[in-house]
Formats: sequence, structure tokens, C-alpha cells
Amino acid sequence: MDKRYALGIDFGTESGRAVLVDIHNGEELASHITPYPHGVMDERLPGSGRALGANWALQHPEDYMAVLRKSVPAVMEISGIHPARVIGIGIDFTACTMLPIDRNGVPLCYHDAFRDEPHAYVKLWKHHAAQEQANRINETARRRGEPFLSRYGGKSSSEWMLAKAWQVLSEAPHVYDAADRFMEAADWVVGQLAGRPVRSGCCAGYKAFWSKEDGYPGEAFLRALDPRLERFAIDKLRGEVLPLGERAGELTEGLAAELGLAAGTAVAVGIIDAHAGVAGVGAVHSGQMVMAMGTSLCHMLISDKKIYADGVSGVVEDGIIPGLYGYEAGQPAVGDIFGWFVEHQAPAYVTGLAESEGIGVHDWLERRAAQLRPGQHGLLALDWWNGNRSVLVDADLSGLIVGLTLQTKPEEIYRALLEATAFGTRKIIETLERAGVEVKELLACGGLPKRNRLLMQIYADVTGRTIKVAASEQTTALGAAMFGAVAAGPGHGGYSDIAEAARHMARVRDEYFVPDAERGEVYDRLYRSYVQLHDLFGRGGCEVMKELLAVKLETSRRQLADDKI
Ligand SMILES: Nc1ncnc2c1ncn2[C@@H]1O[C@H](COP(=O)(O)OP(=O)(O)O)[C@@H](O)[C@H]1O
Ligand SMILES: O=C(CO)[C@H](O)[C@H](O)COP(=O)(O)O
Repeated sequence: MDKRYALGIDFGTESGRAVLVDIHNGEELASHITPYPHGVMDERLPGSGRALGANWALQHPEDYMAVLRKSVPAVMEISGIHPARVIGIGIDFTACTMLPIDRNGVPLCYHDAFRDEPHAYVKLWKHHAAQEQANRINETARRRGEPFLSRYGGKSSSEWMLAKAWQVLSEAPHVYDAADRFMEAADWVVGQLAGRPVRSGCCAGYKAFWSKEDGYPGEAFLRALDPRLERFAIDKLRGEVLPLGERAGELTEGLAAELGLAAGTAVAVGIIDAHAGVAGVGAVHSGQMVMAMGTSLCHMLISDKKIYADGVSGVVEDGIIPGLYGYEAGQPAVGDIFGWFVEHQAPAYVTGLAESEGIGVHDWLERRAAQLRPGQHGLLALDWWNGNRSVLVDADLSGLIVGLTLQTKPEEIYRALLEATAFGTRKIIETLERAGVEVKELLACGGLPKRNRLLMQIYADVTGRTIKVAASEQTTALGAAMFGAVAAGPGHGGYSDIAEAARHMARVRDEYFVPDAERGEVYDRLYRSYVQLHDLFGRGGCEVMKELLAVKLETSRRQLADDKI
């Protein structure tokens, strides 16, 4: 039988990577990473250098095309595979990463008139400057008893489509008016490949309040937010919403020639990056929870049960695995917190020692931290360096470390940070189980499980659960490739559904992280204190984090105004 291949393209926070996969056994033949030339723009716009406000995070759509133009030809060249044998392309993307486009699908930031306008660029998932809009969405939806809010744990996030688009309308109405539509970047890239813009039910379901039964929130609700938003869903989100596994279209001749692929290759509906990891690790059954562990941590639970759990970012039918309910919860900073510590807090003697031992700073800190017993450092941290996504859903919360003394060492703080993120995960699992959905099995994918064994052991000890780790180094891209094989369908040598694709292509490692009862007892005790801090700072008992942010925002507004003078 002729060999067939699928291409998975993973658009992450800092870079995009293409992976070419053998659809018969999931073997990865070639992969290539392209860092985004503009990176994450969180201080200034490119070109003019115009300053951005606090909590902004933008990207440039040109960078996504750069990934296609560099990484796709690179994997084709490395593998030497004939383009005709590549039967499908799947892409996964961070979300809600959204952009305004004109009626020809061209991003507004490409137009000279908007080049210096921050609101014309892509708002990255971690753009957190629309909290005011998110708060008003929540209040209004609650007041009106809008049923859609219960699908999202009773609270929506500033990261999502409506809050971000409303921020555009509030602060740059001319950009809002000029936008023919707002697109998820996933859908925009799929539109570039397939030549027709379709929307992903996964992105729309988790990030734009869309559901299979009810569509988007109605005009009356949108009008109650702001009369100018009344037709937001009808006009600015218009376009067919397709379920995962569907074919969005076929690769256009123009891009096929540029990328070194065959015109007409099936292009799958886009999927959120973390969600692609679920298929990639082969979790297609009720009760399986996958943790996509990288910059952030997304928890995806597959279930045959539909319940509404407070503070869980969403339950969407067919949202992750067609035919089942998909729950998403998450922590918006995990690897980013450890990265922050290494970059900004590790003293020179630590970086020097790591260098002299020929290892990275993370590895040095991990080795030292692994010599400590749970609780030995006397520290406890709240993992909210980038706000809290679940279960408090509040981007305005911030990080905290309690217990510091003059004796505290860097490796002790590093370990406390690893533990804080594990406590955050335990809180999410407990919230889901208390609401009535069972978490039977825990699997992990993403960059962190391979990089930091101590972290994984702490997660097992803190949650009291065995953790299985994905075999693939590129689980999200593998998952995207699996959807590419499904989009091609059996008629073109692909698969009929994602469960069939998973049977052939997904793998976990033979090695598991098993919880230790003695360490678990200490962590049970520390977790009780974590919950105390969590509720005190997160549920209104102590408003210091909010007050600090208010002062910071006022000062930054004054600074921006002074800079303009
Ligand atoms: N050894 C390590 N231990 C803990 N965190 C790490 C280590 N090495 C890198 N990181 C963090 O991992 C994150 C990158 O994870 P990765 O899965 O590669 O990226 P992404 O989430 O963007 O796909 C960064 O935030 C980085 O700070
Ligand atoms: O909100 C998301 C998924 O719902 C983001 O896509 C995700 O948090 C980005 O993650 P990473 O940079 O770790 O891939």
C-alpha cells in the first residue's frame, strides 16, 4: 500500500512549527520551527515604536505566513516526501487570538492607514487589557439570566472574542467600523490555505459563546452591552461554523506552489492548540483529562456527561472530540512563571554555577530543588502571575509568595513556584469532580513534561494521581495532523473519524509518574493553606491585588498621556 502523510502546523505563543507525520503509525518524519519575527508585542508597535498600554499582547499576522513559507517547505525538503502523498493539513492555534480583517480577508494592520494603530493588530490570547469589558459582559449576562453564561462556569474571560472586540469598539471605533469581520487567527490562516473563510466550532464554542444549538448570543443581549454591538454576531462574526474533523476546503494553487505541496490537499477546520494535544495523546474516551503543559497549562476533560461547573472555562459539545462533551479549564501561566524566575530572579551566582556545570539554569534549579522535601522550604505561592483563568476567572489577580526569610534560597522559591502551579491544577480537578464529572485518567503533553521531571512528580504527588506522558515531542502538531488525515477522509487514504486516527497515530510513553503517599500527606496539608490563600485573595476577602493594579493602571495612563505631549 502507498504510504500517506499528513501535515500538522502548530501556531504557539512565540513560534510556529510544522510536523510531517506518517498517518499509518504516527511517526514524525520531519519538523521545523519558525520563531515569529515580531515575537509577542507587549510594549511597543513595530515601525513607529508606539507604546502599548499595560496588559497588552499583540502579534503580527505576517509572522503566521512566515511560518507557512519557511517551515512547510523545510519539512518537505527534509523528508523528501512527494507532495502528492501528503493527503491532509491540520492547523492548531492559540486562542482566542483574534484580528480585524477587511472584506477581502486582508488584516487591517496591513493597510497604511492602520499601520500605527494598535487595535488593528492581532490580539494574542494573553492580551488582558479587556478586563473592564469582560466584567460588564459578566454583570449584564447575569442580570439578564443569559443561559449561555452557565456553559462557561458563570463567568467569561477578558481573553475571549467579545471582550476583545468590544475593547476595539470602545477605544478605537474607527477600527471597529473598518473591520468587515473579526476572525480567530486559526480561522484566518485556514482561510488563507483553503481560499475560503470558515470558522472553527472549537474556537467559536470556547472563545465566542457559540453553541451548536443556540449559535451566538442574541441581539438583545449585545444591545444591552452597547447599542453599537447589536449586530456584532450577525455582521462581524458572520461565516459558516464547522465542527472539528470537517474539511474546511482544499489548498489553493497559489499557496500550494509556494509551500511545495499539491493543490487540492484537504485542509481541516482549525483547532485550539491545547485541544489538538488531546487527540495527539490519544485521549478520545470519557473521563480522560489531558494537561497541555507549556507556557500556560490547559486542562481538557472529555466526558459523555454535560454539567455546568463553576469557574470552568467552557463545556462544548463536540468541542474537542466529536461526539463527546469537552471541558476546558486552565492556568494562564505555568512555564512562563518558571521562565520569569530564571530570567529575572535567578542571581548571577546561580547562572554562573549552571554555566560552569554545563547545564541550563532551569536544570540547575530543578536538581537543587529536587533535593528538598515537600514543605522544607517553608514557602507557599499563589500561581497567578498572569491572572487566574480557572476557577476564579479573573485576569486582574497577581502572584504571591508567603514565607520568605533571609535564609530563602533561589531553588526553594523555584520549587514553591512548581508546587503552586500543581496546587492550581488540583483545585481545577476538584472543582470538576465536585460538580459531578469524573476525572478517571490524567495524561500530559506539551514541552514541560519532557523538560522537568521534578515538576511532573510534584503534580503526581499533589494530585494523588498517576500521570501518563505523551510519547511525541510535538503532541499538538501531531493532533493537528490527525485532524488533517480525518479531513482527507477514507476516500483519499485518510480516516473516517478522530478515534480511528488516534488508534493509528497517537502514543503515550511507557513511563508513568506515580504519586508517593508520604509526600502526598504533606502536600494535602499545604494544599489546605493554598486554598485559604486562594479564597482570601481570589474571592474578595483581601482586595490588595486589585488596588495595586488600579494604581499601576492609573500611573501607566498618565505616563502614556505625558509621552504623547
Ligand atoms: N526545564 C524547564 N523547567 C520548567 N520550565 C521550563 C523549562 N524549560 C523551559 N521552560 C518553560 O517552558 C515554557 C515553554 O514551553 P513549551 O511547551 O516549549 O512552549 P509553548 O507552550 O509555547 O508551546 C516556557 O515558558 C519556559 O519558560
Ligand atoms: O487559551 C488557550 C487555549 O484555550 C491558549 O491557546 C493557550 O493558553 C496558549 O497556550 P500555549 O502558549 O501554552 O500553547
